[in-house]
Amino acid sequence: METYTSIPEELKLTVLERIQPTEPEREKLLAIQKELASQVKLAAEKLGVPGVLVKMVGSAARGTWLSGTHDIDVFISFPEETSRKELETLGMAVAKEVAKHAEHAEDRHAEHPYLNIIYKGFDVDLVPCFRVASASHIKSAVDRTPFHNDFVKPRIKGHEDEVLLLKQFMRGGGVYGSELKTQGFSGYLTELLVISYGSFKNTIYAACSWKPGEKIDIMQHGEIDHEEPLVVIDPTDPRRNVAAALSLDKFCMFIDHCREFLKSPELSFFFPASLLPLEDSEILEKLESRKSTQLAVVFKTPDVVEDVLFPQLYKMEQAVAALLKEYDFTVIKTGVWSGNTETAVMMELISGTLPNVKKHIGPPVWVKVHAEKFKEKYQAEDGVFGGYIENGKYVFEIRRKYPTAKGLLEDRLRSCSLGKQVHQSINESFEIIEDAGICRLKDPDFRVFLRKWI
Ligand SMILES: Nc1ccn([C@@H]2O[C@H](COP(=O)(O)OP(=O)(O)OP(=O)(O)O)[C@@H](O)[C@H]2O)c(=O)n1
Ligand SMILES: [Mg+2]
Repeated sequence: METYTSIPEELKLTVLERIQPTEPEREKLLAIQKELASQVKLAAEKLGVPGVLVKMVGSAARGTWLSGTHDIDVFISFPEETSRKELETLGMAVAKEVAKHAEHAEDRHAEHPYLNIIYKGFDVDLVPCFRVASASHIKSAVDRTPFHNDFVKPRIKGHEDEVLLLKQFMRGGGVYGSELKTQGFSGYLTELLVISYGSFKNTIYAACSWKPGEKIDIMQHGEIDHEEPLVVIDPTDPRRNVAAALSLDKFCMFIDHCREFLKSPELSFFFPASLLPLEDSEILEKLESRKSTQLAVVFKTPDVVEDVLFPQLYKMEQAVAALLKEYDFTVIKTGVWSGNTETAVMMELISGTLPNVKKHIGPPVWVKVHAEKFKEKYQAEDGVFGGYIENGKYVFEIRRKYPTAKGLLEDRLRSCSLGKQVHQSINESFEIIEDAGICRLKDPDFRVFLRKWI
């Protein structure tokens, strides 16, 4: 058994002081939730929509929100027999009626449409859903959420602080958030970990020994096949893995964060010092010392939500790496950064240039027909440097088509398999910048990204 330092009570208190919602904050949030609930009821009455019930869900309804975050999830539920079409039209009509009292409203789309509004400074999701009998009978993915609430709320009562600590600790480790950009831990998952292990501390201790394939099945629903690194069977729906969105790297980053924290439990694991943007001179110095090649494909940020954009960027990252590899470039790593106006897919290569000569190995000389054809073809080719026999095979030193990675990308990037909006943006225009050229990107957020990159 490995021994770890214990977590000082004082440290937990210091963290909690900063993340626990204050009493006035709680009262305000509660008041706004009540107000929204009556707005929904009034709207339904006004529009003559029967059978509508309102339910507050998410961390705001469970007392597990981090102080300062202002989001409220309002579920507007309709009887199960409502048709999907009706749910969408009536649900959105009710939501839009409520939005008349809001500062701002925006249509959003998950599996079906919902409305995001800013109401008295709070970020509110108004989500229409079906009122089904159980979470295993859902008609739409969001129908589970009210069941999550019913499961978590009574079990987390009195342990809310443990959830707050864990959420903040995950934030500090860069692993909190189940959006496709982060692929980390969701709020609900954090709550289930605390319910399962009993506390923040126990979760940290347990995670130090996690391995991919770790299973947590609070209600003992029994074995169900899931491939993901962490499998947390949803207590309200045995078919679902609550940790399905968690990537292997975020799973491992969390394990690492826990182990390091227990070696020296400090505040910085919850609140890491913010990284300063790199200055031009620092960039140049680092590039000089690395002696690799930096390439950035820069293009206009497509106007889509992050959950649509990031999967496309991750796909592009893969496609670009495969293309470079196919043409003999050695990729050290790839990454993506996206800002409000510009997006960059980054690559670090061992070298961005290759010699003009490329060794092309043909068939063994004794495979007569193939060998003769091969020889004829390459002998006649323009720019061939020479030919010889090596290990019984014809070898020709031919001219490399793309001696620079930049040239390769300029020529071939558009024909890579890319997601729709990224492809559109790339087709409009893109730029490839190299090495010191990345100093052209001034966005402070990019400069912070660079600090980890180089
Ligand atoms: N990938 C997701 C996202 C959300 N939900 C459900 O929708 C609720 C609200 O989602 P969200 O606001 O993202 O999470 P919170 O639990 O409220 O956590 P946070 O404190 O980060 O807002 C969650 O509690 C959960 O029941 C879910 O099941 N799966
Ligand atoms: Mg929330």
